[in-house]
Amino acid sequence: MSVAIIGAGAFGTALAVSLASKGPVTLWGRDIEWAGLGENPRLPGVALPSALRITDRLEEIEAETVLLALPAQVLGGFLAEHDKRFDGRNLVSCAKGIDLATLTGPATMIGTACPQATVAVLTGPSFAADIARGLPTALTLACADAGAAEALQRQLSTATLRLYRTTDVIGAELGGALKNIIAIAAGAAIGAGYGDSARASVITRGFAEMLRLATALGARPETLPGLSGLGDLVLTCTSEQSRNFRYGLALGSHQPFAAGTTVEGAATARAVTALAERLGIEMPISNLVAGLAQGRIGMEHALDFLLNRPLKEE
Ligand SMILES: NC(=O)C1=CN([C@@H]2O[C@H](COP(=O)(O)OP(=O)(O)OC[C@H]3O[C@@H](n4cnc5c(N)ncnc54)[C@H](OP(=O)(O)O)[C@@H]3O)[C@@H](O)[C@H]2O)C=CC1
Ligand SMILES: O=C(CO)COP(=O)(O)O
Repeated sequence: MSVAIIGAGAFGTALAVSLASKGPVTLWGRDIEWAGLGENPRLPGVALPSALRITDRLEEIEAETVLLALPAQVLGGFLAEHDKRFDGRNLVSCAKGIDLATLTGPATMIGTACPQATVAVLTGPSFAADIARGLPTALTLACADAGAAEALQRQLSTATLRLYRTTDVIGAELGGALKNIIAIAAGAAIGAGYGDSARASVITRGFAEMLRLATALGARPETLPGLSGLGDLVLTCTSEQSRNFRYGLALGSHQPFAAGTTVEGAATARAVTALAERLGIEMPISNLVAGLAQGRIGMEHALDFLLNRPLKEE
C-alpha cells in the first residue's frame, strides 16, 4: 500500500520524513517554494530524504492511504473541495481539534464528506521535531474496522514510531483535541506565576473534563487514560515545545504571541463550550480557555472563575 500526506506543515512533514525510511512517500503542500532547499521552514534543521516526493499538484496523489495533516479548522474547506478525489481510500486524520462550524471532529468530517472511505485517526504524544529526528515515539492508530486498523498500524509504524491500535475512533480523537485546551490553561497558570501545584490541578481537573465530555459523546472511558488522552495531555501541559502551552504562557504573562501559529486549543475550546452547553455538562476549564482566547475574560479574573465555584466532591 502506498502512502501520501496532505499538508506540508510541521506534522505532515515530520510524518513524511519518518515514513520515507520505509519506502516512497508523497507529500502535498499548497505552497512548496521551500522544496528545492531540502528543508521545510516549518520544520527547521531536518533534512528531507530523497525517498520523499513533494508536490503542490493534488492530481499526483494516487496513494491508497492518505494522511490528512491539516489543522482541524481548515479541514472542512479542503474536504468540501476535494471529497470526490479522496473518497474510497484509507483516510487517516492527523488533526487534533473540533471543527467550530459543525462541532464535530475530523473523523466525522472525513466520513461525512467521503462515505466510501476507510476513516482512521493517528494521534498521541508526539512533537513533529521529535518524530522527524527519529526519537522514539508511541502513537495511537484508531479505526472502527479492526482489520483495517491492523493493516494501517503495520503500514504506518516505523523503526522509531511505534503505533498501538484501537477501534475507539471517537475516544482517540477527542483525547487529542481536548488536551490542547487544557495545555493552554496549564500554560496560562505557569505564565501567571501560579506555580507547579496549580498546573497539576489544571492537568488533573482538566482530565476529568476530558473524560466527562468524551464519554458523553460516545468514547470508551478506558481510551482516555491511554496515549491519545492522558499521554498527550501530560506531554503538552509540561513542554514548551507545545504551541498550545506557549500560547497559554503568553496569555498568562500578558506577552504577545506570534500570529499565524497553529493553536488548535483556542477554537476547540469554543466548540467544546457549545457542545457542553448542548449536553448540559460542566466544563469550567474549557469555558475559561474559550473566554480567555476570545478576550471575554481577562487573566485577572481567571482565578475567580475557577475558585469561586461551589465546593464539591472529587
Ligand atoms: N506540530 C506537531 O508537533 C503536531 C501537530 N499535530 C496536529 O497536526 C495538525 C497540523 O499541525 P501542524 O502541521 O503542526 O501545523 P503547521 O502550522 O506547522 O502547518 C499547517 C499546514 O496547514 C497548511 N494549511 C493551512 N490552511 C490550509 C488550507 N486552507 N489548505 C491547504 N493547506 C493549508 C499550511 O500551509 P501554508 O504553509 O501554506 O500556510 C501548513 O502547511 C494540527 O491539528 C496539529 O494539532 C499533531 C501532532 C503533533
Ligand atoms: O499535539 C502535539 C503533541 O502531541 C503538538 O502540540 P502543539 O500543537 O501544542 O504544539
